[in-house]
Amino acid sequence: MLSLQEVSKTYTAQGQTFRAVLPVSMEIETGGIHGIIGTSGAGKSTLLRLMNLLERPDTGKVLFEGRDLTAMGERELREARRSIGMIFQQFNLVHNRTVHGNVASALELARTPKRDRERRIGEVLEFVGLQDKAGQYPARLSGGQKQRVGIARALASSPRLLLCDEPTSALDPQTTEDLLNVLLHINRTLGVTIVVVTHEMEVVRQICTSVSVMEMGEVVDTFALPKRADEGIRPKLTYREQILGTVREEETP
Ligand SMILES: Nc1ncnc2c1ncn2[C@@H]1O[C@H](COP(=O)(O)OP(=O)(O)OP(=O)(O)O)[C@@H](O)[C@H]1O
Repeated sequence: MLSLQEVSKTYTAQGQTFRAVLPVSMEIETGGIHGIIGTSGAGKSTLLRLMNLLERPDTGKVLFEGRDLTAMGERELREARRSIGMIFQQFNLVHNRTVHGNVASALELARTPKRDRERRIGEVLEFVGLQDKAGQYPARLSGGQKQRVGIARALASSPRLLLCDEPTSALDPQTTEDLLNVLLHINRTLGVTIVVVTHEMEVVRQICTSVSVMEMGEVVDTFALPKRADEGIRPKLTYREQILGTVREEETP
């Protein structure tokens, strides 16, 4: 689905150059949830942003469904990007537009015909369970609800790939659990391939089918995760179950 071929990125700031991503090659297979984990500054977010050319690589190629994004002109790239959604740690919502307006803005950017927009906005807001919040402004929403708006916006143009940059880092454990269930639901019911950048091991354990480990700009390990016994959507855990579950895990040598 997505193939990175020797992509690299160097930043220059105040006369200093910094190699954020050394040449990395990676294949993201269709249908899975691929995690990218590593410590702060390892280059995870940069690598993710190279995947949809939010950041242009200095070297290498990015192939999406066999087409070279790095060789495309602006118009062709905009077209291709409709199939690649993205969500962010700080949600990146438009504050002076309502929930409805935020999703609408994605459809405007994607140049979706006006006649199709309302139906699509209704569908995605229902999917993330926010149909009753359509008229609210982001400031009135909780963190979890804001991220759901981010997801609704990313899903609006029916992407086949969803890139997630630390999607749960700004959320409490219970809301994180809810959000991970939403991502699982997107993967399983809509068949959307997901790439998720995180520094949380638990996120990888709970939803990923494969993972790459990054250190100092390099991918140092990539492996598949065994299929979970509970293939369905995870049951919502109570605070008691989460706390006792964690304690037990830590006590086991
Ligand atoms: N626009 C930029 N200009 C200059 N340096 C940058 C820029 N973006 C990232 N960097 C640097 O590149 C390195 C990798 O950053 P990146 O955000 O990709 O790491 P990360 O693994 O996602 O870390 P974190 O988990 O803290 O977000 C860091 O040292 C960072 O300071």
